[in-house]
Amino acid sequence: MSRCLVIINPVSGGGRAAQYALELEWQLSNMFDHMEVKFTHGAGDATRFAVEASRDGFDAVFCMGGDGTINETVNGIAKGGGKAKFGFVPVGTVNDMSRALGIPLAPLDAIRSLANCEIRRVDIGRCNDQYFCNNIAAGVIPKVVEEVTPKEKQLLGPLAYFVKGGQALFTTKDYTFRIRTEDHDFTTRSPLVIALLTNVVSSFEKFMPIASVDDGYMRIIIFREYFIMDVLRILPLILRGSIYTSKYVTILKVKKAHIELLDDIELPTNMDGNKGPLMPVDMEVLPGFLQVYVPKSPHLHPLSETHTSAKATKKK
Ligand SMILES: Nc1ncnc2c1ncn2[C@@H]1O[C@H](COP(=O)(O)OP(=O)(O)OP(=O)(O)O)[C@@H](O)[C@H]1O
Repeated sequence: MSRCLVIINPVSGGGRAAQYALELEWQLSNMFDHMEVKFTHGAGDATRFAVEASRDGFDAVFCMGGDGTINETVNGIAKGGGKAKFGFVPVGTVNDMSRALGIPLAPLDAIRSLANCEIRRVDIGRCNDQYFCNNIAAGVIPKVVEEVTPKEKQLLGPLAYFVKGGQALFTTKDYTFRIRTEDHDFTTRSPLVIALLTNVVSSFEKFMPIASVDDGYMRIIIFREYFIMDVLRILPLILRGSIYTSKYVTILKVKKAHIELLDDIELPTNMDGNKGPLMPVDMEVLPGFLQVYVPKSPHLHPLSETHTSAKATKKK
């Protein structure tokens, strides 16, 4: 008997999730013999629910929420042994994972796409004792982005992050990082360091066009120290998809990295849009760890090489 758990964050995306719950339940009832639905009440619930379901042998865990809920659910699947397959419906503000995986951004379309889906094996990353699907970022921008309020998100959508991030760029400062990877060990000053598994950051789908969710690598992106006027040059490069070849960043393509902060301050990281671990961080890619339901023939990045594996579990 196939079983799935559905985790719904009722506050994601300004509370939009509840209105799609019935549609999602109906869709999943066509795919699984048994389904349970759980609503989160606060931070940590999605992880706890997903751990319990994974350990209990559920075939799949779905969630409906933003990138924060996705991160929590994936943490639960990984901590619960990693066998349960993962599916999600994006109702957040930014929805980087939908963009990276070609899952429709409109919740109803994402739900309906489950009728014609397949399983794709996707890399995730381990960072200290947690897991991430998209990125870990350290610097001024991640710090202020965390301060975006639900009200601002509701009013401005992804623009809320953009406005806060923009403000941060004008007050930005550099930190001293020591970065160690398989091939490097150096100290550098930078306002922003990002460890990225996919092509997307903060809804910029062309941020790292050479990366894909299943290439087995993460990119460490180290922004160089810049003058305030450089901001006006950096933004068009990000929008055009050519920041990664510009003089403003150093990119390391790695499987493991250890990053520590040499300044005598506490610098929190941001992990998939949630508050992440404090520095130092020890990271590694877990290639193909997560089995994700994605639409058949998704809009893959043209440079992506692989995307398919087993068929989705269907009720017989
Ligand atoms: N019932 C709840 N009430 C308040 N917060 C909750 C509840 N359930 C979960 N949370 C917290 O909500 C946080 C944000 O969720 P999520 O990122 O999924 O949505 P979002 O903030 O709307 O989207 P985005 O990250 O794209 O802006 C999560 O970190 C989670 O811990």
